[in-house]
Amino acid sequence: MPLTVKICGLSTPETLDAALVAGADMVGFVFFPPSPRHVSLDVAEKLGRQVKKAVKVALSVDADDALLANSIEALRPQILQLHGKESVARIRDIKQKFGLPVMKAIAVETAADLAALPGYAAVCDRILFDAKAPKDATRPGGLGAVFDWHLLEGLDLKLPFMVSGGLNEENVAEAVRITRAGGVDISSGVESAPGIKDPDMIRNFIRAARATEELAT
Ligand SMILES: O=C(O)c1ccccc1N[C@@H]1O[C@H](COP(=O)(O)O)[C@@H](O)[C@H]1O
Repeated sequence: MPLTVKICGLSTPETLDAALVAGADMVGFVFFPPSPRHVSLDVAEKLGRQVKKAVKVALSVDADDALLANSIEALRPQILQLHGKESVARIRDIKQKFGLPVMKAIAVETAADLAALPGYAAVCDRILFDAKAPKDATRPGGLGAVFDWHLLEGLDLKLPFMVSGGLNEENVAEAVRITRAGGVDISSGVESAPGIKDPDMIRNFIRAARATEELAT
């Protein structure tokens, strides 16, 4: 089965081009000022116009309506990635107001973190499982932290789901093998420093992810 490969936190035309040419299915743009990958509305608009076929993902963290509206107007994304503590009710509200599909990030550290899943699955279009950030972290994701993929083993989820958190070209096959995820999402693992994407690492990751495709559900 084809694997959905998402490269997140793109912020320059060159690295976006590397991801697109290498065949990324989704490209993510971060609208969260504390992140080293944050893009201004102006940059988002320019990068957004560069994307023809791939799905554009607007990532935000507990964003208010104004930030969502501005980022949507600038980027014209096909899907919203909500990476904060957005409640099920807030997601319903966002979907109704903005008319876009939602991928909700679920922060995973223990099995207890999956308890909220049925509520989110009822309203979201996709789920993204990411490692839970430490309490003192400046952002809830994009930290290169891995979670225990075995927690997702045997997961019976009717929605498409992706895995992220500390992925790289070396561990992506193992992550897909254990979780049977239909997609993978990466940011830090294709960077030479926080926020600095490396075109070679992007290409190598996409190649490694594609090599796992026969494992994906
Ligand atoms: O990339 C960021 O800076 C970011 C900021 C706030 C929330 C999420 C963020 N990124 C997402 O985090 C995961 C894991 O990234 P990594 O590969 O471990 O660095 C990924 O889904 C990114 O989309």
